[in-house]
Amino acid sequence: MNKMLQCLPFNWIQEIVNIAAEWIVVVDRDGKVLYMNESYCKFVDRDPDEVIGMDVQDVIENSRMHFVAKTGQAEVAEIHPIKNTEMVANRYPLFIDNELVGAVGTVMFRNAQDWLEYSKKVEPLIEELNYYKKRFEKELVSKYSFSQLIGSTPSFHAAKQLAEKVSASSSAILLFGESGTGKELFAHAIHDASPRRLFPFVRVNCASIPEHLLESELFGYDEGAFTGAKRGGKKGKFEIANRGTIFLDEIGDMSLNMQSKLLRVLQEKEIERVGGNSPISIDVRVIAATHRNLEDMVVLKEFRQDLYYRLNVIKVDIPPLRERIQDIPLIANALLKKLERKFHRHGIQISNEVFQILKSHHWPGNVRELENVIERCVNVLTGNVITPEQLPLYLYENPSNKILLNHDPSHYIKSDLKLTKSLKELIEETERNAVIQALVEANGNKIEAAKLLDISKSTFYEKIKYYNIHRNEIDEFIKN
Ligand SMILES: Nc1ncnc2c1ncn2[C@@H]1O[C@H](COP(=O)(O)OP(=O)(O)OP(=O)(O)O)[C@@H](O)[C@H]1O
Repeated sequence: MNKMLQCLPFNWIQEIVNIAAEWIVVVDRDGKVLYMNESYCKFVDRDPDEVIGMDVQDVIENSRMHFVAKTGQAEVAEIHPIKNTEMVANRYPLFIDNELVGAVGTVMFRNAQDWLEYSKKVEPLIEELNYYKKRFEKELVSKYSFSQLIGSTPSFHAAKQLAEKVSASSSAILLFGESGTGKELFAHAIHDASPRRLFPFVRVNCASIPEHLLESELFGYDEGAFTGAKRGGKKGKFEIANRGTIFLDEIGDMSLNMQSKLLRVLQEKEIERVGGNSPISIDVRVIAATHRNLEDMVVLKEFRQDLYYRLNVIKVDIPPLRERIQDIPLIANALLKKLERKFHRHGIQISNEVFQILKSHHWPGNVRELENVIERCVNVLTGNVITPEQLPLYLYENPSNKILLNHDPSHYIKSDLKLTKSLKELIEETERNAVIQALVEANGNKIEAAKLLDISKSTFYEKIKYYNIHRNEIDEFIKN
Protein backbone atom coordinates (compact mmCIF):
# COMPACT_ATOMS: atom_id res chain seq x y z
CA MET A 1 0.00 0.00 0.00
CA ASN A 2 1.08 3.54 -0.70
CA LYS A 3 3.12 4.62 2.35
CA MET A 4 1.56 8.08 2.35
CA LEU A 5 -1.92 6.57 2.61
CA GLN A 6 -0.80 4.48 5.63
CA CYS A 7 -0.02 7.71 7.46
CA LEU A 8 -3.64 8.83 7.20
CA PRO A 9 -6.03 7.99 10.06
CA PHE A 10 -8.81 5.63 8.94
CA ASN A 11 -11.66 8.13 9.50
CA TRP A 12 -9.78 10.58 7.30
CA ILE A 13 -9.58 8.06 4.48
CA GLN A 14 -13.30 7.42 4.90
CA GLU A 15 -14.09 11.12 4.59
CA ILE A 16 -11.75 11.58 1.62
CA VAL A 17 -13.53 8.74 -0.21
CA ASN A 18 -16.86 10.41 0.55
CA ILE A 19 -15.64 13.68 -0.92
CA ALA A 20 -13.97 12.14 -3.95
CA ALA A 21 -17.01 10.11 -4.88
CA GLU A 22 -20.13 11.47 -3.27
CA TRP A 23 -21.80 8.10 -3.62
CA ILE A 24 -19.76 4.94 -3.72
CA VAL A 25 -20.33 1.20 -3.45
CA VAL A 26 -17.82 -1.66 -3.50
CA VAL A 27 -18.79 -5.31 -4.14
CA ASP A 28 -16.87 -8.57 -4.21
CA ARG A 29 -16.76 -11.00 -7.15
CA ASP A 30 -20.13 -12.45 -6.14
CA GLY A 31 -21.75 -9.04 -6.09
CA LYS A 32 -21.98 -8.88 -2.27
CA VAL A 33 -21.66 -5.39 -0.81
CA LEU A 34 -18.33 -4.82 0.94
CA TYR A 35 -18.65 -1.11 1.39
CA MET A 36 -21.26 1.55 0.70
CA ASN A 37 -20.87 5.09 1.98
CA GLU A 38 -23.37 6.82 4.20
CA SER A 39 -24.93 9.19 1.67
CA TYR A 40 -25.55 6.37 -0.80
CA CYS A 41 -27.11 4.27 1.98
CA LYS A 42 -29.27 7.20 2.97
CA PHE A 43 -30.52 7.57 -0.61
CA VAL A 44 -31.57 3.91 -0.75
CA ASP A 45 -33.00 4.08 2.82
CA ARG A 46 -30.59 1.52 4.29
CA ASP A 47 -28.37 1.39 7.30
CA PRO A 48 -24.62 1.16 6.42
CA ASP A 49 -24.07 -1.80 8.78
CA GLU A 50 -27.10 -3.62 7.47
CA VAL A 51 -26.01 -3.64 3.79
CA ILE A 52 -22.64 -5.32 4.25
CA GLY A 53 -22.71 -8.83 2.77
CA MET A 54 -26.05 -8.31 1.01
CA ASP A 55 -26.52 -8.96 -2.71
CA VAL A 56 -26.06 -5.58 -4.37
CA GLN A 57 -29.27 -6.02 -6.46
CA ASP A 58 -31.23 -6.24 -3.18
CA VAL A 59 -29.76 -2.97 -1.98
CA ILE A 60 -29.59 -0.87 -5.16
CA GLU A 61 -32.45 -1.02 -7.62
CA ASN A 62 -31.36 -1.93 -11.21
CA SER A 63 -27.75 -2.36 -10.11
CA ARG A 64 -25.32 -3.92 -12.58
CA MET A 65 -22.39 -4.04 -10.19
CA HIS A 66 -22.51 -7.86 -9.97
CA PHE A 67 -22.06 -8.06 -13.80
CA VAL A 68 -19.04 -5.80 -13.78
CA ALA A 69 -17.53 -7.80 -10.91
CA LYS A 70 -17.88 -10.92 -13.09
CA THR A 71 -17.01 -9.60 -16.57
CA GLY A 72 -14.25 -7.18 -15.61
CA GLN A 73 -15.67 -4.75 -18.20
CA ALA A 74 -16.09 -1.14 -17.07
CA GLU A 75 -19.36 0.71 -17.71
CA VAL A 76 -18.77 4.45 -17.80
CA ALA A 77 -21.35 7.26 -17.70
CA GLU A 78 -24.30 4.84 -17.85
CA ILE A 79 -27.85 5.99 -17.14
CA HIS A 80 -29.12 4.18 -14.06
CA PRO A 81 -32.89 4.36 -13.42
CA ILE A 82 -33.54 4.41 -9.70
CA LYS A 83 -36.37 5.60 -7.46
CA ASN A 84 -38.24 7.32 -10.33
CA THR A 85 -35.23 9.28 -11.39
CA GLU A 86 -32.19 8.66 -13.52
CA MET A 87 -28.68 8.97 -12.23
CA VAL A 88 -25.48 8.70 -14.20
CA ALA A 89 -23.21 5.97 -12.87
CA ASN A 90 -19.69 4.66 -13.42
CA ARG A 91 -18.90 0.99 -12.72
CA TYR A 92 -15.28 -0.15 -12.68
CA PRO A 93 -13.87 -3.66 -12.18
CA LEU A 94 -11.51 -3.83 -9.20
CA PHE A 95 -8.21 -5.55 -9.95
CA ILE A 96 -5.78 -6.21 -7.13
CA ASP A 97 -2.40 -7.71 -8.12
CA ASN A 98 -3.84 -8.41 -11.58
CA GLU A 99 -6.69 -10.40 -10.11
CA LEU A 100 -10.34 -9.39 -10.48
CA VAL A 101 -11.63 -9.17 -6.93
CA GLY A 102 -14.85 -7.19 -7.34
CA ALA A 103 -16.14 -3.84 -8.59
CA VAL A 104 -16.43 -0.21 -7.53
CA GLY A 105 -19.43 1.91 -8.44
CA THR A 106 -19.71 5.68 -8.21
CA VAL A 107 -22.50 8.06 -9.08
CA MET A 108 -21.60 11.02 -11.29
CA PHE A 109 -24.98 12.79 -11.14
CA ARG A 110 -27.50 11.87 -8.53
CA ASN A 111 -30.55 13.16 -10.33
CA ALA A 112 -31.85 15.13 -13.25
CA GLN A 113 -31.32 18.41 -11.38
CA ASP A 114 -27.62 17.64 -10.85
CA TRP A 115 -27.31 16.73 -14.50
CA LEU A 116 -29.14 19.91 -15.52
CA GLU A 117 -26.78 22.10 -13.50
CA TYR A 118 -23.85 20.38 -15.10
CA SER A 119 -25.23 20.54 -18.62
CA LYS A 120 -25.85 24.27 -18.21
CA LYS A 121 -22.10 24.63 -17.90
CA VAL A 122 -21.40 22.25 -20.75
CA GLU A 123 -24.02 23.65 -23.14
CA PRO A 124 -22.09 26.76 -24.22
CA LEU A 125 -19.06 24.56 -24.84
CA ILE A 126 -21.12 22.22 -27.02
CA GLU A 127 -22.54 25.19 -28.88
CA GLU A 128 -19.04 26.49 -29.50
CA LEU A 129 -17.95 23.07 -30.67
CA ASN A 130 -20.89 22.87 -33.08
CA TYR A 131 -20.04 26.31 -34.42
CA TYR A 132 -16.50 25.21 -35.23
CA LYS A 133 -17.77 21.90 -36.61
CA LYS A 134 -20.10 23.77 -38.97
CA ARG A 135 -17.32 26.13 -40.01
CA PHE A 136 -15.07 23.17 -40.58
CA GLU A 137 -17.74 21.47 -42.69
CA LYS A 138 -18.30 24.66 -44.66
CA GLU A 139 -14.70 25.48 -45.29
CA LEU A 140 -12.82 22.26 -45.23
CA VAL A 141 -14.96 19.78 -47.05
CA SER A 142 -15.40 19.24 -50.74
CA LYS A 143 -18.40 21.15 -52.02
CA TYR A 144 -18.74 19.44 -55.39
CA SER A 145 -18.85 15.93 -56.72
CA PHE A 146 -18.27 14.57 -60.22
CA SER A 147 -21.99 14.57 -60.93
CA GLN A 148 -21.88 18.38 -60.77
CA LEU A 149 -19.24 18.63 -63.48
CA ILE A 150 -21.41 19.26 -66.51
CA GLY A 151 -20.27 18.51 -70.03
CA SER A 152 -20.23 15.69 -72.54
CA THR A 153 -17.81 16.90 -75.22
CA PRO A 154 -15.26 14.09 -75.75
CA SER A 155 -12.31 16.20 -74.50
CA PHE A 156 -14.18 17.22 -71.33
CA HIS A 157 -15.54 13.73 -70.79
CA ALA A 158 -12.00 12.31 -71.10
CA ALA A 159 -10.69 14.80 -68.50
CA LYS A 160 -13.52 13.93 -66.12
CA GLN A 161 -13.04 10.20 -66.62
CA LEU A 162 -9.31 10.42 -65.95
CA ALA A 163 -9.84 12.51 -62.82
CA GLU A 164 -12.48 10.08 -61.54
CA LYS A 165 -10.24 7.11 -62.20
CA VAL A 166 -7.29 8.51 -60.27
CA SER A 167 -9.33 9.85 -57.33
CA ALA A 168 -8.75 6.77 -55.22
CA SER A 169 -4.96 6.94 -55.32
CA SER A 170 -2.76 9.35 -53.38
CA SER A 171 -0.68 10.49 -56.37
CA ALA A 172 -0.23 14.16 -57.10
CA ILE A 173 -2.50 15.63 -59.77
CA LEU A 174 -1.88 18.66 -61.96
CA LEU A 175 -5.01 20.36 -63.28
CA PHE A 176 -4.32 22.46 -66.33
CA GLY A 177 -6.87 24.82 -67.81
CA GLU A 178 -7.68 28.45 -68.46
CA SER A 179 -9.23 30.57 -65.75
CA GLY A 180 -12.86 29.64 -65.09
CA THR A 181 -12.73 26.22 -66.75
CA GLY A 182 -13.57 24.44 -63.50
CA LYS A 183 -10.18 23.47 -62.05
CA GLU A 184 -11.35 24.07 -58.50
CA LEU A 185 -14.52 22.10 -59.17
CA PHE A 186 -12.39 19.17 -60.38
CA ALA A 187 -10.21 19.36 -57.25
CA HIS A 188 -13.30 19.22 -55.00
CA ALA A 189 -14.74 16.31 -56.96
CA ILE A 190 -11.48 14.33 -56.79
CA HIS A 191 -11.31 14.80 -53.01
CA ASP A 192 -14.97 13.89 -52.66
CA ALA A 193 -14.48 10.64 -54.57
CA SER A 194 -11.31 9.69 -52.67
CA PRO A 195 -10.91 7.75 -49.41
CA ARG A 196 -9.72 11.06 -47.91
CA ARG A 197 -13.16 12.61 -48.19
CA LEU A 198 -13.79 12.48 -44.43
CA PHE A 199 -10.66 14.54 -43.84
CA PRO A 200 -10.11 18.20 -44.74
CA PHE A 201 -9.98 19.70 -48.21
CA VAL A 202 -7.84 22.81 -47.96
CA ARG A 203 -7.48 25.33 -50.77
CA VAL A 204 -4.55 27.70 -51.04
CA ASN A 205 -4.39 30.35 -53.73
CA CYS A 206 -0.64 30.69 -54.21
CA ALA A 207 -1.07 33.87 -56.27
CA SER A 208 -3.11 35.81 -53.71
CA ILE A 209 -0.87 35.31 -50.67
CA PRO A 210 2.12 37.69 -50.48
CA GLU A 211 5.41 35.86 -50.88
CA HIS A 212 6.62 36.66 -47.35
CA LEU A 213 3.46 35.17 -45.81
CA LEU A 214 3.14 32.08 -47.97
CA GLU A 215 5.63 29.98 -46.02
CA SER A 216 3.92 30.48 -42.66
CA GLU A 217 0.53 30.08 -44.34
CA LEU A 218 1.53 26.72 -45.80
CA PHE A 219 3.70 25.32 -43.02
CA GLY A 220 2.57 27.28 -39.94
CA TYR A 221 4.78 28.87 -37.32
CA ASP A 222 5.88 28.30 -33.75
CA GLU A 223 5.33 30.72 -30.91
CA GLY A 224 7.80 33.59 -31.07
CA ALA A 225 8.77 32.84 -34.70
CA PHE A 226 8.46 36.54 -35.53
CA THR A 227 7.05 39.75 -34.10
CA GLY A 228 3.29 39.48 -34.05
CA ALA A 229 3.30 35.66 -34.06
CA LYS A 230 0.31 34.29 -32.14
CA ARG A 231 0.81 32.70 -28.73
CA GLY A 232 1.06 28.96 -29.10
CA GLY A 233 1.94 29.32 -32.80
CA LYS A 234 -0.32 28.49 -35.70
CA LYS A 235 -0.95 25.44 -37.84
CA GLY A 236 -0.20 25.77 -41.53
CA LYS A 237 -2.46 24.59 -44.35
CA PHE A 238 -0.49 21.36 -44.76
CA GLU A 239 -1.00 20.45 -41.11
CA ILE A 240 -4.70 21.34 -41.33
CA ALA A 241 -5.05 19.18 -44.44
CA ASN A 242 -3.42 16.17 -42.77
CA ARG A 243 -4.93 12.92 -44.07
CA GLY A 244 -6.93 14.98 -46.54
CA THR A 245 -6.16 16.96 -49.69
CA ILE A 246 -4.42 20.27 -50.27
CA PHE A 247 -5.37 22.18 -53.41
CA LEU A 248 -2.57 24.48 -54.52
CA ASP A 249 -4.27 26.82 -56.94
CA GLU A 250 -2.22 29.03 -59.30
CA ILE A 251 0.93 27.01 -58.60
CA GLY A 252 2.62 28.73 -61.56
CA ASP A 253 2.68 31.95 -59.53
CA MET A 254 4.77 30.48 -56.71
CA SER A 255 8.24 31.97 -56.33
CA LEU A 256 11.29 29.77 -56.97
CA ASN A 257 12.24 30.03 -53.31
CA MET A 258 8.85 28.67 -52.20
CA GLN A 259 8.97 26.04 -54.93
CA SER A 260 12.16 24.63 -53.33
CA LYS A 261 10.48 24.50 -49.92
CA LEU A 262 7.41 22.83 -51.36
CA LEU A 263 9.55 20.26 -53.17
CA ARG A 264 11.27 19.36 -49.90
CA VAL A 265 7.91 18.82 -48.20
CA LEU A 266 6.66 16.62 -51.03
CA GLN A 267 9.85 14.55 -50.93
CA GLU A 268 10.21 14.21 -47.18
CA LYS A 269 6.48 14.07 -46.37
CA GLU A 270 7.13 16.28 -43.40
CA ILE A 271 6.92 19.98 -42.74
CA GLU A 272 8.82 22.28 -40.46
CA ARG A 273 6.98 25.24 -38.99
CA VAL A 274 8.58 28.67 -39.38
CA GLY A 275 10.71 29.16 -36.25
CA GLY A 276 10.26 25.50 -35.30
CA ASN A 277 13.01 22.96 -35.08
CA SER A 278 11.28 19.62 -35.17
CA PRO A 279 9.78 18.22 -38.36
CA ILE A 280 6.13 17.17 -38.33
CA SER A 281 5.06 14.19 -40.45
CA ILE A 282 2.15 14.80 -42.77
CA ASP A 283 0.03 12.65 -45.03
CA VAL A 284 -1.51 14.96 -47.61
CA ARG A 285 -2.55 14.47 -51.21
CA VAL A 286 -1.55 17.38 -53.42
CA ILE A 287 -3.68 18.67 -56.27
CA ALA A 288 -2.07 21.61 -58.04
CA ALA A 289 -3.69 23.79 -60.67
CA THR A 290 -2.50 26.36 -63.14
CA HIS A 291 -3.52 28.19 -66.27
CA ARG A 292 0.13 28.76 -67.15
CA ASN A 293 2.26 26.60 -69.36
CA LEU A 294 4.57 25.03 -66.79
CA GLU A 295 6.67 23.24 -69.43
CA ASP A 296 7.57 26.63 -70.93
CA MET A 297 8.17 28.06 -67.49
CA VAL A 298 10.60 25.22 -66.83
CA VAL A 299 12.47 26.11 -70.04
CA LEU A 300 12.52 29.76 -68.95
CA LYS A 301 13.80 28.64 -65.52
CA GLU A 302 10.75 30.17 -63.86
CA PHE A 303 9.54 26.82 -62.57
CA ARG A 304 11.66 24.06 -61.04
CA GLN A 305 11.84 21.03 -63.25
CA ASP A 306 12.03 18.57 -60.32
CA LEU A 307 8.90 20.10 -58.75
CA TYR A 308 7.15 20.00 -62.11
CA TYR A 309 7.79 16.25 -62.35
CA ARG A 310 6.59 15.72 -58.76
CA LEU A 311 3.34 17.54 -59.40
CA ASN A 312 2.77 16.27 -62.91
CA VAL A 313 2.32 12.60 -61.97
CA ILE A 314 -1.17 12.76 -63.42
CA LYS A 315 -2.08 15.69 -65.63
CA VAL A 316 -5.70 16.53 -66.33
CA ASP A 317 -6.24 18.97 -69.20
CA ILE A 318 -9.52 20.82 -68.86
CA PRO A 319 -10.59 22.23 -72.22
CA PRO A 320 -11.72 25.87 -72.51
CA LEU A 321 -15.41 26.50 -73.09
CA ARG A 322 -14.90 27.73 -76.67
CA GLU A 323 -13.62 24.25 -77.52
CA ARG A 324 -16.76 22.62 -76.23
CA ILE A 325 -19.48 24.78 -77.66
CA GLN A 326 -21.84 21.77 -77.78
CA ASP A 327 -21.80 21.74 -73.96
CA ILE A 328 -23.04 25.33 -73.67
CA PRO A 329 -26.82 24.58 -73.58
CA LEU A 330 -26.25 21.82 -71.01
CA ILE A 331 -24.05 23.99 -68.77
CA ALA A 332 -26.21 27.10 -69.22
CA ASN A 333 -29.32 25.16 -68.15
CA ALA A 334 -27.53 23.64 -65.15
CA LEU A 335 -26.27 27.07 -64.09
CA LEU A 336 -29.77 28.46 -64.57
CA LYS A 337 -31.21 25.83 -62.20
CA LYS A 338 -28.55 26.76 -59.62
CA LEU A 339 -29.36 30.46 -59.96
CA GLU A 340 -33.12 29.82 -59.79
CA ARG A 341 -32.56 28.27 -56.37
CA LYS A 342 -30.39 31.21 -55.33
CA PHE A 343 -32.94 33.82 -56.40
CA HIS A 344 -36.05 31.80 -55.44
CA ARG A 345 -37.33 31.72 -59.01
CA HIS A 346 -38.51 28.83 -61.13
CA GLY A 347 -39.63 27.93 -64.64
CA ILE A 348 -37.12 30.25 -66.41
CA GLN A 349 -36.14 29.20 -69.92
CA ILE A 350 -33.43 30.30 -72.34
CA SER A 351 -34.57 31.15 -75.88
CA ASN A 352 -32.96 29.50 -78.91
CA GLU A 353 -31.75 32.88 -80.11
CA VAL A 354 -29.82 33.32 -76.87
CA PHE A 355 -28.33 29.85 -77.18
CA GLN A 356 -27.09 30.80 -80.65
CA ILE A 357 -25.43 33.95 -79.28
CA LEU A 358 -23.89 32.05 -76.39
CA LYS A 359 -22.53 29.45 -78.78
CA SER A 360 -20.89 32.10 -80.95
CA HIS A 361 -19.00 33.90 -78.16
CA HIS A 362 -15.38 32.94 -77.55
CA TRP A 363 -15.68 32.87 -73.71
CA PRO A 364 -12.28 34.09 -72.51
CA GLY A 365 -13.61 33.79 -68.94
CA ASN A 366 -14.98 30.29 -69.62
CA VAL A 367 -17.74 28.80 -67.43
CA ARG A 368 -17.31 31.55 -64.82
CA GLU A 369 -18.11 34.14 -67.48
CA LEU A 370 -21.11 32.11 -68.66
CA GLU A 371 -22.33 31.91 -65.06
CA ASN A 372 -22.07 35.70 -64.71
CA VAL A 373 -23.97 36.22 -67.96
CA ILE A 374 -26.82 33.93 -66.87
CA GLU A 375 -26.92 35.57 -63.44
CA ARG A 376 -27.26 38.99 -65.07
CA CYS A 377 -30.08 37.69 -67.28
CA VAL A 378 -31.98 36.24 -64.31
CA ASN A 379 -31.61 39.55 -62.48
CA VAL A 380 -32.97 41.75 -65.25
CA LEU A 381 -35.60 39.29 -66.47
CA THR A 382 -39.25 40.18 -65.88
CA GLY A 383 -40.95 37.30 -67.67
CA ASN A 384 -39.91 33.69 -67.82
CA VAL A 385 -37.91 33.46 -71.05
CA ILE A 386 -34.40 34.85 -71.42
CA THR A 387 -34.15 36.67 -74.76
CA PRO A 388 -31.15 38.53 -76.29
CA GLU A 389 -32.31 41.80 -74.67
CA GLN A 390 -31.27 40.54 -71.25
CA LEU A 391 -27.76 39.68 -72.37
CA PRO A 392 -24.92 42.07 -71.48
CA LEU A 393 -24.21 44.54 -74.27
CA TYR A 394 -20.81 43.10 -75.14
CA LEU A 395 -22.51 39.85 -76.17
CA TYR A 396 -25.57 41.46 -77.68
CA GLU A 397 -23.62 43.97 -79.70
CA ASN A 398 -20.84 41.65 -80.77
CA PRO A 399 -20.82 41.89 -84.60
CA SER A 400 -20.75 38.13 -84.95
CA ASN A 401 -23.84 37.90 -82.79
CA LYS A 402 -25.58 40.57 -84.79
CA ILE A 403 -25.18 38.48 -87.89
CA LEU A 404 -26.94 35.67 -86.19
CA LEU A 405 -29.65 37.96 -84.99
CA ASN A 406 -29.96 40.08 -88.03
CA HIS A 407 -30.41 38.11 -91.19
CA ASP A 408 -30.27 41.19 -93.40
CA PRO A 409 -27.47 40.45 -95.94
CA SER A 410 -26.55 44.15 -96.22
CA HIS A 411 -25.50 44.03 -92.57
CA TYR A 412 -23.18 41.16 -93.34
CA ILE A 413 -21.65 43.09 -96.25
CA LYS A 414 -21.05 46.16 -94.06
CA SER A 415 -19.32 44.10 -91.40
CA ASP A 416 -15.58 43.39 -91.59
CA LEU A 417 -16.13 39.77 -90.87
CA LYS A 418 -14.89 37.19 -93.29
CA LEU A 419 -16.98 34.17 -92.73
CA THR A 420 -14.46 32.01 -94.48
CA LYS A 421 -12.71 31.81 -91.13
CA SER A 422 -13.88 30.39 -87.83
CA LEU A 423 -14.21 32.61 -84.78
CA LYS A 424 -11.19 30.88 -83.26
CA GLU A 425 -9.09 31.63 -86.32
CA LEU A 426 -10.16 35.28 -86.32
CA ILE A 427 -9.30 35.68 -82.66
CA GLU A 428 -5.94 34.02 -83.09
CA GLU A 429 -5.13 36.16 -86.11
CA THR A 430 -5.89 39.31 -84.10
CA GLU A 431 -3.86 38.04 -81.16
CA ARG A 432 -0.83 37.19 -83.33
CA ASN A 433 -0.95 40.66 -84.90
CA ALA A 434 -1.15 42.27 -81.45
CA VAL A 435 1.95 40.38 -80.28
CA ILE A 436 3.88 41.40 -83.39
CA GLN A 437 2.76 45.02 -83.07
CA ALA A 438 3.79 45.15 -79.42
CA LEU A 439 7.22 43.74 -80.28
CA VAL A 440 7.67 46.28 -83.04
CA GLU A 441 6.64 49.14 -80.75
CA ALA A 442 8.97 47.88 -78.03
CA ASN A 443 11.80 47.61 -80.53
CA GLY A 444 12.02 43.86 -80.06
CA ASN A 445 12.21 44.05 -76.25
CA LYS A 446 9.95 41.23 -75.04
CA ILE A 447 9.55 42.47 -71.48
CA GLU A 448 8.51 45.89 -72.71
CA ALA A 449 6.19 44.34 -75.27
CA ALA A 450 4.53 42.18 -72.59
CA LYS A 451 4.00 45.35 -70.54
CA LEU A 452 2.37 47.08 -73.51
CA LEU A 453 -0.14 44.25 -73.74
CA ASP A 454 -0.53 44.12 -69.95
CA ILE A 455 0.28 40.41 -69.74
CA SER A 456 2.96 38.55 -67.81
CA LYS A 457 6.37 37.83 -69.26
CA SER A 458 5.74 34.07 -69.33
CA THR A 459 2.32 34.43 -71.00
CA PHE A 460 4.00 36.61 -73.63
CA TYR A 461 6.67 33.95 -74.24
CA GLU A 462 3.92 31.34 -74.51
CA LYS A 463 2.22 33.40 -77.22
CA ILE A 464 5.46 33.88 -79.18
CA LYS A 465 5.98 30.14 -79.11
CA TYR A 466 2.35 29.34 -79.92
CA TYR A 467 2.22 31.73 -82.90
CA ASN A 468 5.68 30.76 -84.07
CA ILE A 469 6.87 34.38 -84.22
CA HIS A 470 10.54 34.69 -85.18
CA ARG A 471 13.03 37.40 -84.39
CA ASN A 472 13.80 38.08 -88.07
CA GLU A 473 10.08 38.61 -88.77
CA ILE A 474 10.07 41.40 -86.17
CA ASP A 475 13.37 42.83 -87.39
CA GLU A 476 11.88 43.10 -90.86
CA PHE A 477 8.97 45.15 -89.44
CA ILE A 478 11.29 47.34 -87.38
CA LYS A 479 13.50 48.04 -90.41
CA ASN A 480 10.49 49.11 -92.43
N1 LIG B 1 -18.19 21.74 -65.92
C1 LIG B 1 -18.82 22.60 -65.14
N2 LIG B 1 -20.10 22.40 -64.82
C2 LIG B 1 -20.76 23.27 -64.04
N3 LIG B 1 -20.22 24.38 -63.52
C3 LIG B 1 -18.95 24.64 -63.80
C4 LIG B 1 -18.18 23.76 -64.61
N4 LIG B 1 -16.94 24.26 -64.72
C5 LIG B 1 -16.92 25.39 -64.00
N5 LIG B 1 -18.12 25.63 -63.43
C6 LIG B 1 -18.47 26.80 -62.60
O1 LIG B 1 -17.68 27.87 -63.07
C7 LIG B 1 -17.14 28.63 -62.00
C8 LIG B 1 -15.64 28.67 -62.11
O2 LIG B 1 -15.08 27.39 -61.82
P1 LIG B 1 -13.73 27.21 -61.02
O3 LIG B 1 -13.59 28.23 -59.95
O4 LIG B 1 -13.62 25.78 -60.64
O5 LIG B 1 -12.68 27.56 -62.19
P2 LIG B 1 -11.09 27.62 -62.11
O6 LIG B 1 -10.58 26.97 -63.35
O7 LIG B 1 -10.61 27.08 -60.81
O8 LIG B 1 -10.83 29.18 -62.18
P3 LIG B 1 -9.53 30.03 -61.68
O9 LIG B 1 -8.35 29.48 -62.42
O10 LIG B 1 -9.85 31.43 -62.12
O11 LIG B 1 -9.44 29.87 -60.21
C9 LIG B 1 -17.63 27.99 -60.73
O12 LIG B 1 -18.73 28.72 -60.24
C10 LIG B 1 -18.07 26.61 -61.14
O13 LIG B 1 -19.15 26.20 -60.36
